[in-house]
Amino acid sequence: MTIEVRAPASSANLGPGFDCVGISFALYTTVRVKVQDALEIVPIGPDLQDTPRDESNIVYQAMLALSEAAGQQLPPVRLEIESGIPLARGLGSSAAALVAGMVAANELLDRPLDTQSLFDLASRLEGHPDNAGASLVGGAVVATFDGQGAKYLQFQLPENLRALLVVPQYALETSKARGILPDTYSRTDMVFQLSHAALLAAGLASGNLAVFKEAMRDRLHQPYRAALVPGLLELLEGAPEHGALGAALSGAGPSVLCFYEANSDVSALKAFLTGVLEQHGVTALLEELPLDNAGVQVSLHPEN
Ligand SMILES: Nc1ncnc2c1ncn2[C@@H]1O[C@H](COP(=O)(O)OP(=O)(O)O)[C@@H](O)[C@H]1O
Ligand SMILES: N[C@@H](CCOP(=O)(O)O)C(=O)O
Repeated sequence: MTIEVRAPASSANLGPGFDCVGISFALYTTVRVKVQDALEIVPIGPDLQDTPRDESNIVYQAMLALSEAAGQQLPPVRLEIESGIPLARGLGSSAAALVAGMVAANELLDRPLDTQSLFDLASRLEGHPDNAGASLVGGAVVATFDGQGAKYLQFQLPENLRALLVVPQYALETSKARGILPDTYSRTDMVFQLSHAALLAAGLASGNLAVFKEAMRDRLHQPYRAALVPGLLELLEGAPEHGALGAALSGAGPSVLCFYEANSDVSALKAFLTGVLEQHGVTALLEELPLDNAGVQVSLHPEN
């Protein structure tokens, strides 16, 4: 029997929802787990060739964390890992890897953890609930997290919402992009942040796309991370003037997320984004990525 688990990519923050708002995308990390006599970890494809083939692999670490939380022993397994999510681009590859590992172990051990416990564990492993939560339950997630447990609401993304992602060729580790943030903020900036995050959550939940341009503005991380992402502020300011509903750094970057309305013409937006990237000497892919409303998926293959 092989257990196959597919966890989607995610975009965290959406501007002001730092560490608390995330959505998921139809790009996937897939893991396949089969019990055998000794542990074997098999990363597949060029993107994963530098990832560990021993117990330190984060997918396996997530499996161990799940078995520990469940109070059960994990049997030795063959673990295959494939990632369609580019690493360290702000698209939640690490969250998807953790979620896939955790859910595969949960399945192997006959589902000792329910969805809330999986959400809590994913948030602890990733350190924040935004992209781990979106990868687990799909759609849009708004969450609080106290370091142990999360309170969250999941809802389906508005039907007429579409996403265009700017995915640069260069990588940016999340730890580096978190290290650049200040420790304190002014009350003025906090009021700005709270009001925009609240408007963003209300806009997502109600499907009112008209507020996104204003609601996706942020003062907590994007102005600081701009030092690590050439052209970021120009992209964010200019995208809504060229047809985007709103734009934000995707997670910790360097990808940029632009929302647009279904059936709208994005050629002017693409031309604008390409022009800014060229000015800054950045090579990037522009990808219209379908949104994912389902979250992690498990399939069982008894014949294998
Ligand atoms: N499928 C995977 N298997 C093993 N390690 C992975 C996998 N996906 C991500 N990682 C690890 O996570 C790192 C990227 O995480 P991070 O810096 O948080 O960026 P992001 O999650 O935005 O892609 C990679 O450099 C790699 O060490
Ligand atoms: N809220 C986190 C999200 C990191 O997402 P990632 O996809 O870049 O790992 C942050 O902004 O640091």
